[in-house]
Amino acid sequence: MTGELSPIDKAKFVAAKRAVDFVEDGMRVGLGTGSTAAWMVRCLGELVRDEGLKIKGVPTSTRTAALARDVGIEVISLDEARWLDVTIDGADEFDGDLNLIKGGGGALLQEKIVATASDQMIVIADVGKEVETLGAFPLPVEVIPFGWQTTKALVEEMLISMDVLGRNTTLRMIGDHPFVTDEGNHILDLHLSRIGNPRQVAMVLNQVPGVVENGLFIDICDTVIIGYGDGRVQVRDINDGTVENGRLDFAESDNLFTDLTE
Ligand SMILES: O=C(CO)[C@H](O)[C@H](O)COP(=O)(O)O
Repeated sequence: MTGELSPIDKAKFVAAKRAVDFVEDGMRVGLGTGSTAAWMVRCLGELVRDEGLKIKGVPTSTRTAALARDVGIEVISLDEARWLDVTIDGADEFDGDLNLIKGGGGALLQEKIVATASDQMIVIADVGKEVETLGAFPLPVEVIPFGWQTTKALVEEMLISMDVLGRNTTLRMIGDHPFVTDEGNHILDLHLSRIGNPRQVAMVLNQVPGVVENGLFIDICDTVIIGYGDGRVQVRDINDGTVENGRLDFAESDNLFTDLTE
C-alpha cells in the first residue's frame, strides 16, 4: 500500500503521524488546512476511532471541518474553545527561525487566528518546504473584495518602497473567477524577491487599508516536524533548541495507509 504513495506524500504522512503523538486526551486541538494537515486529521481520526482518544477540534477552514467530522473528531468553534492546547498545520515555507509563509490553500486568516490562540503551534512539512530565506513561494495576502485593485496598488507601492517587490502581484483565480476565502475575501499572491525582513513586511502589509491579513507567520510556530520520503522524521523545537531524529516504520502503518488511500 505504501508503494502507492509518492515520496512527497510519504514525507507529509510521516510528519503528520509523528505530530499526533503530541495530542493527549482532553486537549483542544487546532486543525490546519492543506494536504499535510489532512493527513494529520485522518491520523487523529484513527486515534479517536480505534483508541478512544477524546479531543475537541477547531478547524481552520470549511474543508477541514468537513474532513474532521467525517473521521469522527468532535468539532467546536474557536469561540467555544477560547484557547487551544495545540494547533497542528502545514506551511508553504519555513525558515531556520520557524517563521512561515502560509496561505497556499487560502485559509491563512483562520489559520493565523487559531495558531495564535494556541499554547503550541506545530508545523508539519515535507523537507522541501525548508528555506534559508522566505519568499520563493508567492506570499498570500487576504484582502476584502471592495476596492481590491486600489488595495493591490497600495500594497505594490509599499513593497517597492521596502525593496521586496520581485515580479508582480496577482489576484488568485479559480477558473474565470476570483478565489473567495471562507470569510468572503480575495487573495493577492505577492511574487517577491527574498524577504530579508519578514517581521517588518508582515507588520507593514497589515497597515494597508483593505488588507485583512498576510501569510507571514512570525514568532508563532514553536515546533516543526519535517518528513522525508524514506520515512525519516525530524522534530525541531525553537523554544528549547532540541532536535530529535526518528523514522516511521511504514510496514507498521500499512493498515493506516490502506484506510487513508481508499
Ligand atoms: O497554509 C496552508 C493553507 O492555507 C497550507 O498549510 C499550506 O498551503 C501547505 O499546504 P500543503 O500541506 O498542501 O502543502
